[in-house]
Amino acid sequence: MWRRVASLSSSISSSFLAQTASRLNTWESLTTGIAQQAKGVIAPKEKTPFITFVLGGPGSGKGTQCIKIVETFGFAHLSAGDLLRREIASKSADGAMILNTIKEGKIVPSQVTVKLIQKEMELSDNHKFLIDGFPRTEENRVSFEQIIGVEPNVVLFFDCPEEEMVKRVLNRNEGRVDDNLETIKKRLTVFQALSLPVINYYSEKGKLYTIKAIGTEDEIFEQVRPIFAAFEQTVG
Ligand SMILES: Nc1ncnc2c1ncn2[C@@H]1O[C@H](COP(=O)(O)OP(=O)(O)O)[C@@H](O)[C@H]1O
Ligand SMILES: Nc1ccn([C@H]2C[C@H](O)[C@@H](COP(=O)(O)OP(=O)(O)O)O2)c(=O)n1
Ligand SMILES: [Mg+2]
Repeated sequence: MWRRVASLSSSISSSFLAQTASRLNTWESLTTGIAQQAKGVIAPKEKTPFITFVLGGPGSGKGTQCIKIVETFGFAHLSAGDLLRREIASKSADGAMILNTIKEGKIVPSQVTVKLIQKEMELSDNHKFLIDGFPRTEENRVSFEQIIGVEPNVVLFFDCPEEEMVKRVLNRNEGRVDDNLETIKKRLTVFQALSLPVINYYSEKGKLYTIKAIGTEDEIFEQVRPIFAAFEQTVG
């Protein structure tokens, strides 16, 4: 668990420590672990984190394939959509705004989503993360880099024809407020306009793995498996 250490050096004033701790984000605590540990501010995790962003249009099969990756490769699955739906269900201060945004097929302000992801990462004992449905915009991407302070190791893109995505979403049957034709049409427009640039960004960085997301779930997973198998030795 990435947590701030309670016992702090008495030789350093508490206001200085409070300022320092607030400036340090979780990732810095990890990547500069030794330096921070010497200051006694933050406890680092033992292993270097491995981050996978899982991208694709609505209904492209991201969540379905994430379950298989978790089972086979032991990642922690953080679904941005699930975290936002949990906020709605918990009737938090942002709940109503999030609900309206999702119904409209729009994207929740990045600050809100990144904070939820950050909290989950801090609470996790795992060092391998699948971040599903994020980043969906350039603003999401930049906000993650600024707040968490790292870039992904791998970006998966589930490339699926629109017709198939619409069919799947309308058959999803999970009682979601956004699984209707009106919202899905808006979501597809948002995907084209705001999410494709993020996918192109990672393609140019050489981090993108494109999966042809048609066929059975098992057939699709056979395209996913070798990507993670190749990293298994180094990731642990
Ligand atoms: N390869 C597939 N073929 C047909 N249906 C699928 C396939 N993969 C997932 N589904 C179904 O399509 C719907 C959307 O899948 P989901 O994993 O929720 O996609 P996403 O998270 O990308 O929106 C779900 O009902 C799921 O069971
Ligand atoms: N990064 C994100 C992820 C999801 N959301 C909101 C807007 C999305 O339409 C909904 C649902 O996202 P989710 O990833 O669960 O959707 P799909 O699994 O792709 O159908 O949540 C967001 O605002 N920002
Ligand atoms: Mg999903």
